[in-house]
Amino acid sequence: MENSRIDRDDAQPVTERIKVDVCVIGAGSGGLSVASGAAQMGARTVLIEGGKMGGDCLNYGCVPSKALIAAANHAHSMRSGAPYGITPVEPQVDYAAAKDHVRRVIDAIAPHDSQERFEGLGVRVIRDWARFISPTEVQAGGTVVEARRFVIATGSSPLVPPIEGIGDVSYYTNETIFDLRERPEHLLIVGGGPIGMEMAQAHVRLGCKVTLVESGRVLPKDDPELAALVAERLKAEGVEIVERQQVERVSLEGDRITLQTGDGRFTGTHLLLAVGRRVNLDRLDLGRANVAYDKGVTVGADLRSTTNKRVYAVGDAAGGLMFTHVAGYHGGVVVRSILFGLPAKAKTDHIPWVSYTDPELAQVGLTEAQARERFGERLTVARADFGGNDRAVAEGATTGLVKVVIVGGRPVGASIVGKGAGDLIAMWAQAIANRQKMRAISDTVLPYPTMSEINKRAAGAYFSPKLFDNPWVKRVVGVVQRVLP
Ligand SMILES: Cc1cc2nc3c(=O)[nH]c(=O)nc-3n(C[C@H](O)[C@H](O)[C@H](O)COP(=O)(O)OP(=O)(O)OC[C@H]3O[C@@H](n4cnc5c(N)ncnc54)[C@H](O)[C@@H]3O)c2cc1C
Ligand SMILES: NC(=O)c1ccc[n+]([C@@H]2O[C@H](COP(=O)([O-])OP(=O)(O)OC[C@H]3O[C@@H](n4cnc5c(N)ncnc54)[C@H](O)[C@@H]3O)[C@@H](O)[C@H]2O)c1
Repeated sequence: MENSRIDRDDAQPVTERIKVDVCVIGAGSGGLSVASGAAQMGARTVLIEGGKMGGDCLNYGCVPSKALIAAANHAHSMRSGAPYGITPVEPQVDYAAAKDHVRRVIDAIAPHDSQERFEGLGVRVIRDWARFISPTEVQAGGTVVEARRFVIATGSSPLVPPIEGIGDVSYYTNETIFDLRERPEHLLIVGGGPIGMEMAQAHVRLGCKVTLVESGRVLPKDDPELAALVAERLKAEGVEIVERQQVERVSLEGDRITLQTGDGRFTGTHLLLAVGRRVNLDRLDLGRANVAYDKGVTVGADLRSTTNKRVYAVGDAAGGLMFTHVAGYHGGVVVRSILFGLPAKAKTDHIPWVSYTDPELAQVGLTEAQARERFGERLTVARADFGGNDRAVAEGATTGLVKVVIVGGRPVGASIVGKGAGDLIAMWAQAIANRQKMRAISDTVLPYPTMSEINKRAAGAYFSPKLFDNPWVKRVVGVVQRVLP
């Protein structure tokens, strides 16, 4: 398999040999975290990047997608003012200008990830593709880097599934959709994960017809009850969502693209593939370094290769959760281990994620189903509806739910759907990361009227039956009231 946006270059003659403490391969979220931490703490650090500085998040992922979503949300708010007494208007969407906004956002953030900034931090940056030539050496262009430790931070690329006919149609992925400047009349999306769902809503709000085909259920990694609310909203806005149908064939008829599933045919003008990722390992010649890999580099909880202890993997390349904040978290774990020789392990049970649809969908820790499987009867579920929150009522944002799963008085997972879910999940992420009890949430005084009070209401829902339905509490209160003056 080869990376889709680049061609392998042939081995070049060696013109330079250098020896460093840390060699980081890949300047995306994970690699940049390691390189900046290592260099600023005094390690001789080399950072090798074959593509664009900043990796997927900045150039083809989080940043452009959130910028496009922001443009789409403006269009949506112009159409949806009626309940607030604001006359709805159909916005004139200039799709190319929305893409200019996306470009400006990338350009504004790019200096933070730039070669110049990292060189300023003391990192030697090499702009070429890296491959191992031995267990202790990497070559990039004409430079051979010998390092005490290597960090593979090469990220992932869009998976192009072997669907019949896919080679005969032109399709977009996250690497190309943000450069498309003509507004698709009818966008077909294969895949209902976060990329598919975020892009579906953004495009319908920008005035495109959108059909999304998903082989299972949409947002399959999230709580189904909450994911269903997101799907409902997208459908209400006009996205045609087709679930439990696998795309088996793609064909081109004139300028129309047709997706064929077992049960139907769906025709549109443009096609976006959003069916998952594959890790970028092909260029690395891992066999030469004795580094085992499968879906990612095979690592232990310490993010160290199980077969070559000089080598670590972070971010998407480690083959687990694929998020920018996970890549950054991995970076911190690896820096501790490499620079201070401290035992450091990456955990996953406190990692949050958010799909930036409207309503947003956020998760940290276990979903209800996962918690039930693990803890059975020991599990308590506490819920709070957005409809019971005064601020949500004022904002007209009453569609939403906080669901917390609790074991032994501590939250082990929280799922939130609704306006601002991505920010609301922070309280639960903090509680779970620090093994706090539900009291930590219920005892916190929060400003009125804020959406964050919904979290407190969920904590209240956990304690209420214990207080109000408990005959002992009633008895104690009765006795105290009789004896108090
Ligand atoms: C459309 C989209 C939206 C997303 N939105 C979000 C979001 O909102 N929030 C979130 O947390 N996550 C989001 N993600 C996921 C996030 O982008 C990734 O998890 C994150 O970028 C992973 O960082 P990384 O450092 O592991 O890899 P990357 O950012 O992919 O960086 C890897 C770098 O390594 C380079 N490279 C590869 N091979 C070599 C080699 N042999 N030699 C030299 N360089 C090499 C690549 O060119 C690349 O620059 C999104 C992803 C996509 C696709
Ligand atoms: N907001 C965020 O944090 C965010 C946003 C976008 C992406 N990401 C990251 O990027 C990763 C990749 O996103 P993604 O949405 O491409 O992948 P995904 O793996 O999360 O979802 C892909 C979906 O495509 C479906 N699918 C696969 N083959 C199919 C076929 N032939 N026909 C129909 N459906 C098919 C799968 O069932 C799955 O639901 C995410 O898992 C996440 O880690 C994060």
